[in-house]
Parts: sequence; structure tokens; C-alpha cells
Amino acid sequence: MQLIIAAVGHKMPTWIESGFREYSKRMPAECRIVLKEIKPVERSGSKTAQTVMALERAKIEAVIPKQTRIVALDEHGKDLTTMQLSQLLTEWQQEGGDTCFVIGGADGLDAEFKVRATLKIRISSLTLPHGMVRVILAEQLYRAWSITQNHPYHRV
Ligand SMILES: C[S@@+](CC[C@H](N)C(=O)[O-])C[C@H]1O[C@@H](n2cnc3c(N)ncnc32)[C@H](O)[C@@H]1O
Repeated sequence: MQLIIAAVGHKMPTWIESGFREYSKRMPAECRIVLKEIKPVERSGSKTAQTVMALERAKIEAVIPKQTRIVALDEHGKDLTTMQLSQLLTEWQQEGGDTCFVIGGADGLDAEFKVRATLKIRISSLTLPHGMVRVILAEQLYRAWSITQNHPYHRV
């Protein structure tokens, strides 16, 4: 299974890139993290936030392969424990197919896109900068995978 992270935002600061790489490189080939960066839509006075999110949604959908389960990252999404995330990883591996985690841009994710997602999850109830979300998500995916392997990285 591939764990695709479709993230609006590019040209991230070096500390975000190296933080993300630090965790994504630890994942094994059978559970690889693949980052797909999406260039944000240019903001201008004539575009509302809704228009921007709809345009970004089209760009997001263009990078998600068909038959992929979609997990939207949203501060109003479901709270998951790391153990629950690791159980989900196991279920997804048994079901087969890839999983795409989607991180929105400065205005967030299009409302209809979120309704259609297989699952909406939050990392915390705080609003986080989108670059930081990809780093925390990569760390949590590594942690969740390490639990499935009884690897000592995660201590209860
Ligand atoms: C700066 S936030 C956008 C905030 C926007 N007001 C909204 O309602 O989503 C950019 C993206 O980061 C992700 N994000 C921010 N905080 C999050 C959190 N606590 N949990 C999960 N995802 C979060 C979401 O994907 C969001 O679309």
C-alpha cells in the first residue's frame, strides 16, 4: 500500500522538508509515503476563498489515483488515537489499495470534497500551519506502522 500525502503548498522551508524526510524515509517499501505537492492557487481580490478552495480541489483530485481511499485532514475531523491509526493501517493493508491523506492550503479544503472523503481526521483541535501538518502526519504514520511491527519506537 502507498500512503499518498496530497498537500497544497510548495516551496516549504528547509526545516519542514527535512522534518518530513526524516520520518517518510523510515517507512518500508510496502508502506511507502509518497508526497504530492500542489501549487496553491494565486490569491487575488476577485477570488473568494470558496473559489480558491474549489480551484485547489480540482488540482488535488487530479493527483489522486482512482480507487484510492481519501482521508481529509481537517481540524473539525475525527480524533484518532495513534493506536486507532495503527489499526486502520492494518485494515487498509488487508483491504488493499492505496490511501491518500489530503492537506488543504491557507483557506482549507473545499466543503464538498470533505463530505466525499472516506474519513476526516484531525491532529489536534488547534489550527496548524499546513507545512507542519505534513511533518506531524508523517511522524504519526511512522509511529502507527512501528506499532504494527512491534518496533520499540512507540512506548506505551
Ligand atoms: C492553515 S489550515 C486551513 C485553515 C482553514 N481555516 C480551515 O478551516 O481548514 C491548512 C490545512 O492544514 C490542515 N490542518 C490544519 N490544522 C489541522 C488540524 N488540527 N488537524 C488536521 N488538519 C489540520 C487542514 O488540511 C487545513 O486545510
